[in-house]
Amino acid sequence: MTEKLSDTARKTMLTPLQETGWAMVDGRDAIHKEFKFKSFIEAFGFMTRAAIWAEKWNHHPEWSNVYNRVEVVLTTHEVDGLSALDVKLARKMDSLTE
Ligand SMILES: C[C@H](O)[C@H](O)[C@H]1CNC2=NC(N)=NC(=O)C2=N1
Repeated sequence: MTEKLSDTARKTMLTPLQETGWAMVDGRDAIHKEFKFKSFIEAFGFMTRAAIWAEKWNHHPEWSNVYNRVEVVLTTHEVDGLSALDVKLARKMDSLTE
C-alpha cells in the first residue's frame, strides 16, 4: 500500500532533490522541475525514456513539453500527496538527463 511520505522522510528524501532543481508546488503536496534540453528532439527523447520507467513502475508524471523544455510535476494521486514513488521517479528522471 502506497503511503504518504512522513515528515522525517521528507527531510531526508526531498532535500537532495532540491539540490538538483526540484521544488515543492505551491499549494500542493507535489514536486516540480523544469528540464531544459538542447532541442525538441532531446526533450522528447527524455520524455520517451522517462515514460518507459513510469509505465514499468505504474507511476506517472503530470508533465508538459514546449519545444526544448519539459515541465514535470510529481505526486501520488492514490494518497493525494507525495510518496516514495515520486522520489524514485524524480531520481530516475534526473539520471536520464546525464
Ligand atoms: C490504476 C493505476 O494503477 C493507478 O491509477 C496508478 C497509475 N499511475 C499513477 N501515477 C501517479 N502519479 N499516482 C498514482 O496514484 C497512480 N496510480
